Amino acid sequence: LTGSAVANPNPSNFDREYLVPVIIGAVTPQTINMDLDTGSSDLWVFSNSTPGAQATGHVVYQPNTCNASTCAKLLPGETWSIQYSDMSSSSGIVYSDLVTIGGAAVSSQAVEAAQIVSSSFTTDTANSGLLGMAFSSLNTCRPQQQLTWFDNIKASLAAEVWTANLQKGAAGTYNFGYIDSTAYNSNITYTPVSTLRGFWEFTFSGYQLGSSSFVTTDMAAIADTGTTLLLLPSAVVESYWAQVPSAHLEPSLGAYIYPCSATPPNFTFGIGSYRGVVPGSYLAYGPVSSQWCYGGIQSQGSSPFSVFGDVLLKAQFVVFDVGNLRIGYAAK
Ligand SMILES: CC[C@H](C)[C@H](NC(=O)C[C@H](O)[C@H](CC1CCCCC1)NC(=O)CCNC(=O)[C@H](Cc1ccccc1)NC(=O)N1CCC(N)CC1)C(=O)NCc1cnc(C)nc1N
Repeated sequence: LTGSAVANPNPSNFDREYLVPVIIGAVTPQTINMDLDTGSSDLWVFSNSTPGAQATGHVVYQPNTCNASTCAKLLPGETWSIQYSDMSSSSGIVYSDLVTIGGAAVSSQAVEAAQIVSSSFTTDTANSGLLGMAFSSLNTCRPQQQLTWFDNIKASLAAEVWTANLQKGAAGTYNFGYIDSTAYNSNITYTPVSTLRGFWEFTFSGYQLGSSSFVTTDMAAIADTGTTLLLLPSAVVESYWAQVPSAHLEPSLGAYIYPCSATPPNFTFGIGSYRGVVPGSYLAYGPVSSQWCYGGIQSQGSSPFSVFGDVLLKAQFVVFDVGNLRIGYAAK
């Protein structure tokens, strides 16, 4: 078994997130556009349990709890509640239902129906749910923690692996169960993943800012499709933006902005001897005013790891190798 699904960038805001069509339900299938998120492990959707005012503009999951074995089933007493690093949150109840992504189906997937969503979810009408693809240890369902869609399907797949091939301003692909050797143009460099914190966490071997020399130093990072930007230690971020005249940390935003007339320098990361290059044009996030633009590289703050978010991931072919607990990067 393999699967392949399109990854659509949210068109209205600078690839802020990438959405995947997910089909939920057997008796009355519904296609729901969801944000595939390697930074969390809950599969949750707007639903008929979400108050109308919070669900306006969203596709809502309507579980068909009929009597046949193929119907949705409420999991009695199960609830979930999640907080994200951008301060958004959601919570609700849990059904078991058929969930198909790119042709690959899980018959009894925990589908978490939202009863409450915070305001930033309501306003992001392109996104009607999150598809958690971190490790199941982070799933918030209680009293019985639930498995991610990938953990449920992996034994049926040709290989316990999936890949992300995100594009800048264009549709990309998530493939499940196989590696498309035509999708990248070099060898894949793998490095071990630590699941201790439940994320796709790995060590990178250093970085290069623009045309400066490569800085060799082991650093911790997570690969997070659910974070838009590339978050690095504040000292590195300061050095990076020092290369762009007039770029500065804007206190009111808590973020670096730079003159839109400038093109930011490239960012290169190391994995062993592999060098992954993020073109400067990928690090131009978007305008905050007529002349100032929001930087694609920002501080990781007090986080103990950097966050390789979409601005970096879209420049690479990324292999999430669950079977071997490793992550792979290749140029494309
Ligand atoms: C089971 C929880 C689960 C593991 C959870 N995982 C995450 O938060 C990471 C996950 O990938 C989630 C998934 C999101 C959630 C919101 C909807 C879209 C998907 N990612 C995030 O929270 C970061 C998403 N937000 C973003 O990436 C936004 C998008 C944006 C871009 C440009 C301009 C403005 C906004 N970026 C920012 O907020 N930034 C701009 C501001 C800058 N100073 C930092 C970066 C977690 O760590 N929670 C712990 C947690 C709780 N509370 C807090 C406060 N921090 C936490 N880390």
